[in-house]
Amino acid sequence: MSKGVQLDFGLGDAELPPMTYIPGFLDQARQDALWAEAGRYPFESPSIRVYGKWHPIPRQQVWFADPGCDYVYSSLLVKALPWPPLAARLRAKLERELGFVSNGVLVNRYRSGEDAMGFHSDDEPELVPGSDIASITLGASREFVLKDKLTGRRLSLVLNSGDLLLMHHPMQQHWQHGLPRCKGVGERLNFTFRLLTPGFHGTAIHGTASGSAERPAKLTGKIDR
Ligand SMILES: O=C(O)CCC(=O)C(=O)O
Ligand SMILES: [Fe+2]
Repeated sequence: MSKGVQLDFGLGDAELPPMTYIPGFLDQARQDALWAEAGRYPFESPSIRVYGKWHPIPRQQVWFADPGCDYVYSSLLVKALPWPPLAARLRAKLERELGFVSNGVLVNRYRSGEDAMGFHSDDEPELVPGSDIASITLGASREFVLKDKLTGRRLSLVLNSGDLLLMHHPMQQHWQHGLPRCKGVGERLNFTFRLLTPGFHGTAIHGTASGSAERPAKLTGKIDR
């Protein structure tokens, strides 16, 4: 089983976000195979409304999950698509080796350093309360920045290809995270495995009805990620 690496930000344990960092969790062969599979994923850049104007999100994404695990993310209702084989194998590896249980994975594709993700917490109501999130990176190395919600203090670490970062409960309550723009870097993929309450948004039907639909108006316009 892989071991976590102690992150040293020069802070006491009590001040650190609850995370486990496992560099090199995926070997090169697994990274290459997953990268090739992701070349066939139906990525989309849905538009979200920010202060009344529509903008495509500055990256691409796709959501694979068990039936009934639709997800409202970045103010969009994203239907669960069936798991591709290697993404499913990675989910099983997380469960087998770390006891980490999930029923969906959000894959983000950052085409270049111009693509990014704004500060946010992954605290949507359909996530099972108290559950953790497992993040796996492929491709370009990028800075992952954490911001303490109370003090605004920032910490950052570089996530490299093959790395695993477990974000433990209650990290999302106290910290935001984001991926700033970064000039001159190549493509990066990030897989975040999550545990949702099945049926939270009604019954999902797998099939051609994939992609995104706008979520109810009261939640649009506040989210810049
Ligand atoms: O790309 C990353 O490393 C972060 C992704 C993320 O925060 C998310 O999908 O919620
Ligand atoms: Fe996130």
